[in-house]
Amino acid sequence: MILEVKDFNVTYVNKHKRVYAVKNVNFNIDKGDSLGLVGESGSGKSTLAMALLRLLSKKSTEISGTANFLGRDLVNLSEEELKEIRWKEISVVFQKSMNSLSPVHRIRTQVEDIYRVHNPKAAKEEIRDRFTYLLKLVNLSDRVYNLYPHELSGGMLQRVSIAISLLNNPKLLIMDEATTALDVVTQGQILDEVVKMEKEMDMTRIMITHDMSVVATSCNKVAVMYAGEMMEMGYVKEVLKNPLHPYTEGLIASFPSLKGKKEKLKSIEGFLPDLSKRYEGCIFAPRCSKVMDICKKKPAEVKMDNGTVVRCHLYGGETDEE
Ligand SMILES: Nc1ncnc2c1ncn2[C@@H]1O[C@H](COP(=O)(O)OP(=O)(O)OP(=O)(O)O)[C@@H](O)[C@H]1O
Repeated sequence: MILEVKDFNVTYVNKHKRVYAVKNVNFNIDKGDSLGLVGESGSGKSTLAMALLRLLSKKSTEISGTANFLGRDLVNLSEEELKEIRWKEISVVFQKSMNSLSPVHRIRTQVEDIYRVHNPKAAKEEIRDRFTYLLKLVNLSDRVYNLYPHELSGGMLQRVSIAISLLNNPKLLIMDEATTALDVVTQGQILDEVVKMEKEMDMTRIMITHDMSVVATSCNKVAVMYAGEMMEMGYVKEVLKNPLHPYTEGLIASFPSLKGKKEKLKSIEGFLPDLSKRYEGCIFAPRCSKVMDICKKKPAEVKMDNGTVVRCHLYGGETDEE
């Protein structure tokens, strides 16, 4: 196991209110897994990833629980220890990562700086060779190495950011909508290459996305979040074929057919609840078409025979009152 997250909570705190953005989340990722993290906008996916990477401001967030990454609890690591881990062991690409490239330095200079954080004595040629390989992977010509960011398009820069995230062979790569803004062909190519490469390098990936087809084609596991809670997690081939939670079912139905058939999209009635309030019972109950009396009590996680873990009274299990 590479990452084991237990009882994980993230709360944004400001003068006027508290926002419970991630609540009691549990999940494990094995080495080599590619986990798609899905859920509608505002369900807490980015907050979860940012909190695991400790990129949220300490002043305005409270984090509790544990996140054991290869024997170290990410929640309690010092800044120094985190620096050791970032880029080299855990790397992240956001949708807007390209904006963090410096406009006044050539790509080459920035790549050299990042590479040398963990390999201070690396020669220029070694770095160039490694990066040229990565540029090819994201479908860019090696001439990009000597250019300035303003000489590239947004999509090209985002591909440079993805290549940079792979520079130090991270053990865990987190992609937060990293390919969303790219055209479908480029996105497909990059994901194919990343999948191939992670097999070679034994890399593990968490992929935050709105796009179920991305999960279907590039992940082996999927975790479904709703209003800060993990509703269902399991193998992609099980969950997409046989979703257990009514929310997962709704989410899958609201995507265009994965086979490309044009069907009218269904949407899930209702809205995400206000996360600054605490709720009793199942958080999805007010929108659920299968709601029952018992849903006034919080469902516990139920582990099914096919490996899926689901939080729903339809599958029995105890209640999990806080
Ligand atoms: N700095 C903040 N202060 C207070 N609340 C916040 C802050 N950032 C995010 N939130 C709230 O936390 C919740 C989870 O947001 P988050 O961005 O993690 O969701 P998401 O699932 O990643 O959404 P999206 O898919 O739109 O990126 C939302 O209700 C959001 O309004």
